Amino acid sequence: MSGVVPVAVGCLIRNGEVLIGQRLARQSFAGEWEFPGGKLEANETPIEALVREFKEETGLTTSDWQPLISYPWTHQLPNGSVQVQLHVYITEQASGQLSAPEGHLFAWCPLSMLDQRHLLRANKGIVRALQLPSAYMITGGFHDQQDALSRLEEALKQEVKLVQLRAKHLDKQAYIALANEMVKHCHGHGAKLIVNTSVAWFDEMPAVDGLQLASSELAALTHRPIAANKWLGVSTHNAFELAKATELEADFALLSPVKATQTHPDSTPLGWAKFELMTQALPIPVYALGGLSLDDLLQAKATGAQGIAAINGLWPQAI
Ligand SMILES: Nc1nc2c([nH]c(=O)n2[C@@H]2O[C@H](COP(=O)(O)OP(=O)(O)OP(=O)(O)O)[C@@H](O)[C@H]2O)c(=O)[nH]1
Repeated sequence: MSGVVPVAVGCLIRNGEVLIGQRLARQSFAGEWEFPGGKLEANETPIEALVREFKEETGLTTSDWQPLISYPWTHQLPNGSVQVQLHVYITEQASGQLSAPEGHLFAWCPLSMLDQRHLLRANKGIVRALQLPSAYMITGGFHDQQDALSRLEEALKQEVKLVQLRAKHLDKQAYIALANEMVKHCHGHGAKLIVNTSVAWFDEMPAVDGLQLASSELAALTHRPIAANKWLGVSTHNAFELAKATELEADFALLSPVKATQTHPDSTPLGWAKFELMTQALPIPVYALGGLSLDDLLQAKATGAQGIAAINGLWPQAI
């Protein structure tokens, strides 16, 4: 087959769990798990295809589908390769009784357990897009450890669910001590802590949830530097670094600066059009960063971003 095959993929959420189905014996990748959906028929939009596929595969009538992520993927099959464009949507709206007219096995899977299921490899970007929140807070200025923890608590009370500890002025001992305290607060609120440090320090903070890799560290790496059960975020500023993030099997990327920002006054802002162009073919979620706040969230999502990342826009200024 030649050309790119457009595919609609649907994530139906119910009580924090997503519906997954097992691929049939007659299909490629038989036995692996996926989200219901399928190839678009002639003249169908992705949403029309989803409504039809859900009815056919699950018996459910679905509505209110919202875009989650979209990316190309090349599947290697015994008789050659197939390139698909995955148009992924999410909804909580379904009526009717779950059934299996085509013989699929279905399961409701908590989002945090998706990594334990044998899902199609192509679906890792979908899984991360489901698990990651729409706001990623990066720590800004603080006076001492107690002040940092007070500001963090304030942010966690405002429902921040993903935190990056960025504290370039701290030495190794002080940084690790703060990270070890912060992670307890984050976990107490159901949030995750990502550390912005060198790879060398990462192993000394076993409780933290992931590593944010600086763009300056990318050139030296040829493979993913941390275990698969931790999240790897990669900071990028151009197409080359974004491609490197994919090569390193990052879980998500940051692309900056989208707007002018006080923290990096000499950088030229990309703007939303360029952000969209640079990220649309990436198989991982990308946060927009640089001069942004929650007021920019709708614009970010409309541009295909996972959401916004921010220091000034999210880190509490004074307690
Ligand atoms: N339904 C669905 N398809 C997916 C997902 N992820 C993903 O890469 N795909 C790919 O998108 C295509 C969907 O095609 P389909 O469901 O209409 O047909 P199929 O799997 O029987 O086709 P195939 O066996 O020829 O691959 C397949 O190539 C499938 O591997 C997913 O989560 N759900």
